Amino acid sequence: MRIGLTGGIGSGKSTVAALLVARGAVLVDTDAIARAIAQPGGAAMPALAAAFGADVIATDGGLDRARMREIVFADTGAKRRLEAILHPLIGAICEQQAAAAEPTATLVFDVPLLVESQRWRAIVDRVLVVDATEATQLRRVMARSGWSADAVRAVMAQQAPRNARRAAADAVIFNENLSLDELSTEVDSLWHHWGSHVQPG
Ligand SMILES: CC(C)(COP(=O)(O)OP(=O)(O)OC[C@H]1O[C@@H](n2cnc3c(N)ncnc32)[C@H](O)[C@@H]1O)[C@@H](O)C(=O)NCCC(=O)NCCS
Ligand SMILES: Nc1ncnc2c1ncn2[C@@H]1O[C@H](COP(=O)(O)OP(=O)(O)OP(=O)(O)O)[C@@H](O)[C@H]1O
Repeated sequence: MRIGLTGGIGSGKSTVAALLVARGAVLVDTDAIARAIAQPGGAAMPALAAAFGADVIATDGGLDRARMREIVFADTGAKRRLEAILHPLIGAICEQQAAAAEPTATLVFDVPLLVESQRWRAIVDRVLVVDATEATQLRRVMARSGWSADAVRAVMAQQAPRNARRAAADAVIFNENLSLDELSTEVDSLWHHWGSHVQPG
């Protein structure tokens, strides 16, 4: 089974992904792939340098992520140019990672933009949305990443609204006022519910 895991920034996708992996799922993490291809020598670096210039290249030759974030979340055209470079590369690596997994594995694709992209909806069997209020998203990302409130808001403004994401969901985990233990219990019940429908390959 292929689960598409999505949610707004700071909703708790990575935390839920880790809980699913602890139960035996195989994770394909698009944020991690995006980071890997924009490291020094990464597959995306020549195209990023050509499209955005030296301004976005860090001293080690990798992508200056904070600079790129400032640029793309203030300019929709720049965001589209970045995505046009990264998404085909990310998609190809996702396919390689999925093909390398055991045929019977439950694959979890952690995709922040799943609802925004027609392509992803067709690739997964189920959509799992991790939801949280905007206030909680803001608080978590500021605490986790040290970003300003404006920086988090700029990203949230470019993502699908919560109701659009929930409307696309086969299941929603409302990760609000939940301890990590309670979140783990939610993931358990979903894992058993969906697991009982999995056909052995
Ligand atoms: C803009 C970049 C350089 C900022 O890097 P930074 O390390 O500061 O943030 P990070 O990658 O950890 O992303 C944090 C969160 O921002 C959100 N986000 C990232 N890219 C996008 C995007 N294109 N549109 C909307 N939200 C996004 C996601 O919720 C993500 O989890 C980076 O996010 C990036 O390369 N984005 C483009 C790739 C992409 O679209 N990734 C989404 C997976 S398909
Ligand atoms: N139920 C919870 N209780 C306490 N902290 C939580 C809970 N869920 C998530 N967090 C914390 O909130 C922060 C954001 O969670 P996480 O990184 O899983 O979100 P994300 O959706 O993957 O974010 P991003 O879109 O930025 O990748 C992390 O520091 C995480 O440990």
